[in-house]
Amino acid sequence: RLGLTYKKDKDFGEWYSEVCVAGEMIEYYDISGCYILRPWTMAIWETLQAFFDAEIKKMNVKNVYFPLFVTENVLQKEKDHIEGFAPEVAWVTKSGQSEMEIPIAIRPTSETVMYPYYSKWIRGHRDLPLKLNQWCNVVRWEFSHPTPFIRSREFLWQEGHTAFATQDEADQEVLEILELYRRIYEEFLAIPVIKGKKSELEKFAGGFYTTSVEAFIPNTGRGIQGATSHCLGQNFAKMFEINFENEKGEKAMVWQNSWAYSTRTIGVMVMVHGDDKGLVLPPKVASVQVIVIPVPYKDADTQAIFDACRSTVDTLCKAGFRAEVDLRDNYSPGWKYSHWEMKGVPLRIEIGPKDLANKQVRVVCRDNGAKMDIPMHSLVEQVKEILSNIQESLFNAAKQKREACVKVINTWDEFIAALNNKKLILAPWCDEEDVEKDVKARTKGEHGAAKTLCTPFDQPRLPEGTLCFASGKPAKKWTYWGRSY
Ligand SMILES: O=C1CCCN[C@@H]1CCCn1cnc2ccccc2c1=O
Repeated sequence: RLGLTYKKDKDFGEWYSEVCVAGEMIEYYDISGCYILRPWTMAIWETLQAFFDAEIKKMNVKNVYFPLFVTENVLQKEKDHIEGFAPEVAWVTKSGQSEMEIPIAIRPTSETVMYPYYSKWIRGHRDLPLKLNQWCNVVRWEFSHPTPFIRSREFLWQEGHTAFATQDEADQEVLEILELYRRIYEEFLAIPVIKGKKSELEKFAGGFYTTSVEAFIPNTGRGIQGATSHCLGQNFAKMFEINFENEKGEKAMVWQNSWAYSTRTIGVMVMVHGDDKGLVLPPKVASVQVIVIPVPYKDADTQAIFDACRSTVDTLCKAGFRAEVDLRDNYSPGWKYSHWEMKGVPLRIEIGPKDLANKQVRVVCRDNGAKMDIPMHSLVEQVKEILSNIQESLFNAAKQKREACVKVINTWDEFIAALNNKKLILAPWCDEEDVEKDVKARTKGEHGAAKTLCTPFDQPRLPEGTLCFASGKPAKKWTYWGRSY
């Protein structure tokens, strides 16, 4: 069948997994929580990777590759790093028929894999800063219901691990990387995100502080962590004895950061932009930006139409666009329209006998369905303009939708009402961890508890005397709260 069975606004969960499969992004695999990433996905991943890799190379970050496997004693090295995560660690216990003496873990993240070697490689201040990154997969054997891209037992990511002589250098890099994550979401995926700091309860337990970019899914009213950039302080330096002799000849511990984004980015894109006709790809990441479809007519000159389609694709490719032609003779134009709409191709060009005669093409935009006739002689400039407008309007539409979901509240009752209305809640908070835990406890339920998402760097004015919505104590900051993935 061609269309989707499920509607986005009616059965979001079913719609999401159907559109990921029908759009040929993934294929389900016979192990729960594992998915096959098909070319339509990998092309997007590679576009984001190309951008981020080039940017971190400008920051003198070097790519490496560390082993997938971690020994138990090394993994257990840091209690509060692993505590809470331990159930998610996957272990190799056998090879062939024989049990292994010591089981070996598959990396869920690579701090414990890498840092013993940071300790070995970093001796003096001239060895700093050490800035390494790896593009790899990680495994976390989660049990909460798996969701393609969003929550999978194996996923692709990059993990950056840097070491500095001073806290200032680390603090600065944390924000530089966070800005790259904002760009990935806002400039490539056309998704608005909020930059902020995680609470003590939500941060990476092994670290010093965590910053993140937070996205929001209006259909479910859930926040989603888009990417994280942690300052680890000297915690791991202490654990793994990563010391150096500073310029005064004193022994000092390094200051470290670690930062990551993953294939989760692609799931957020599907959720935010997809509609009931299928995927909607932002032009910046679409592996096919323009699909050209011939509309032959019974007695019209089909060959001339096909030639016009081919030359249109050539012209667009030479101008730097990612354009393809669908000349398959076993599918009707109508079938092809639905197929490429399902795959979310931003722009369709139809060429029929009338278009040929008038030396024009019919252009159809995937995001809003707009149709235009464009003279062939100005095709390149107009396609450039249209694709740029699509990228911008996708972002603006998502931003408006997200803004409409934000609810500023001051009291507990307003908080609960907003939560039940699937809102992204901005509330004045006393910044006390017990209060945060209490909110979690009081909002426990079938849809999951409310939690802090981040304290935005961009703080609205906090009037003197404003009280915390949950504790009634003097509020210290505005914080985003909500249910989350
Ligand atoms: O986010 C990042 C950025 C990249 C490097 N790692 C940090 C922190 C990872 C936190 N984490 C997340 N899941 C885990 C699962 C099992 C064991 C350990 C962990 C674990 O340490």
